[in-house]
Amino acid sequence: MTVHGTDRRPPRRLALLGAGVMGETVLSGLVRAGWDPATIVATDRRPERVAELEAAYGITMSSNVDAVAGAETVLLVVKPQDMTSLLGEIAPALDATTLVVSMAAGVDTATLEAGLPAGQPVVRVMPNTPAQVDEGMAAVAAGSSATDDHLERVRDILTATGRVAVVPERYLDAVTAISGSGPAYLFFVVEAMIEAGVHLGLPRDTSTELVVQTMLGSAKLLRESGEHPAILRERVTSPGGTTAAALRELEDHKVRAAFLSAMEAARDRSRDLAAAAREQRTGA
Ligand SMILES: NC(=O)C1=CN([C@@H]2O[C@H](COP(=O)(O)OP(=O)(O)OC[C@H]3O[C@@H](n4cnc5c(N)ncnc54)[C@H](O)[C@@H]3O)[C@@H](O)[C@H]2O)C=CC1
Ligand SMILES: O=C(O)[C@@H]1CCC=N1
Repeated sequence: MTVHGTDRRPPRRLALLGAGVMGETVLSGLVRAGWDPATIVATDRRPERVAELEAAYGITMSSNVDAVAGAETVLLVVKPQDMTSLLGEIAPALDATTLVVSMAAGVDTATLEAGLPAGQPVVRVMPNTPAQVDEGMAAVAAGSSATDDHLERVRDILTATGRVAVVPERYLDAVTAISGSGPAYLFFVVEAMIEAGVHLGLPRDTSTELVVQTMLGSAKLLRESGEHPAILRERVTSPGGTTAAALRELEDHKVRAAFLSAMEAARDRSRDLAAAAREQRTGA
């Protein structure tokens, strides 16, 4: 650990505000990746959550204002609806050089910057929950005052738990619809297939094992082969066989179109959340 002069604060001091599902996902990933818990401070407005996380990770829990004072990086992991008031609370306590990173769906960097002192570096991130098993997919976009070094710092935090893509901010509503919400669609498909297996007479645990391993194996095959999914699907689909019979039903039920509509709805909801945050900010 490098200690500069009389400053005995450990390096990489990170304040994580909002330690719910996604906040704990990031926190646990950093601890797994070897970050010193002494360099991380977290907050949550639910006292029972504070006690749980202190016990689980050995990190220090604090108030929002105390946590951000002197922090190198502040991660905001509250719901979009809670963002405006949180920004108002922490803005006076931030150092000018502190990097503020938001993981909230929708809320754009212009809105974040408007709630913070002029020139505060801001980065917006859309992560996902497979980061809990170090298979996360996160996309990041820089605000107007963030530098390549700031993006590198965020990448360093996120690569602890998976892959990171730097994207133009205009893509982030679509990213939210695809990879941010994506795990939920896949769990939904898994759930439906397990129930179908039970309907066909399989014991539930057998059906679950078949479906989960099939999902995992198919994802691995896609990644490792680099083949287009249509090619891999064709290889499973024997002429006049069982797969063709099943896929015909999925097409008849317009499952492909339903996926398109679902993701348009998620993208639109992300835009609505952005508009609501802008309105909260301007008091409209
Ligand atoms: N859950 C997910 O899969 C993903 C969530 N996100 C984003 O992450 C953010 C958090 O989502 P979740 O973790 O799912 O929600 P959550 O409800 O589990 O966690 C939010 C936490 O923030 C705390 N909180 C609220 N206001 C606070 C304040 N002023 N100070 C301190 N703590 C406060 C709440 O007590 C709660 O524990 C959201 O903005 C969401 O859009 C992004 C990608 C994926
Ligand atoms: O459902 C949500 O709004 C959040 C953002 C992406 C995943 N969960």
